[in-house]
Amino acid sequence: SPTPAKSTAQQQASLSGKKVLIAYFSWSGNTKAAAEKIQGLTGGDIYRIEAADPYPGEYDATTDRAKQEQKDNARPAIAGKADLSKYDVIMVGYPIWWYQEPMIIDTFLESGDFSGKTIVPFCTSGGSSIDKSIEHMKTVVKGASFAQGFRYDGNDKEMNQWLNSLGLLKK
Ligand SMILES: Cc1cc2nc3c(=O)[nH]c(=O)nc-3n(C[C@H](O)[C@H](O)[C@H](O)COP(=O)(O)O)c2cc1C
Repeated sequence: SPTPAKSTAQQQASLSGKKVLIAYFSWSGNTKAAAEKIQGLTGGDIYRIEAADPYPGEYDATTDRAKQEQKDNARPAIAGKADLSKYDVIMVGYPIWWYQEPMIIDTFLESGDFSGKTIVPFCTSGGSSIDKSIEHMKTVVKGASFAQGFRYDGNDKEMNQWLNSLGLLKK
């Protein structure tokens, strides 16, 4: 007889006790705040992804650059490099830019060895969902599995429930 599919709960319980890195990019601070809350709740390590050529301070100039980078399928360089080797779970946080992840997130996903690791996406946005970004990131990163993603809109209770469902709340 066929093996029953694992329940969502069984799959998600597997992240409990794993070593967690929270890697995030943030232009105006919202995703930074979300990442810091997640750090407090999970006890993971935190790493800020920063552009080697920083984005402008002005909104219009930043949206123009972001749009062009997406059109070009660019991989903007990252300042520095994270050591992913000691982590099993990489939480990847970003603002939604033009309906998907900023291209620098794709640079990050191509800059290290994610094989055998679990990526847990989270975002902030003005209203756009996280779904399109996750579909796109799955085409970029090789050999990793993706856990349930989350869009943080200021609802701490939902954030708590999401982390709890993944087994990531610190004991
Ligand atoms: C370049 C750019 C593009 C954006 N595109 C979108 C978008 O497509 N959909 C959306 O809901 N919000 C969009 N926003 C709003 C941001 O996703 C939102 O303000 C987010 O919380 C910013 O996160 P941060 O403070 O970590 O940079 C955009 C903002 C910028 C600067």
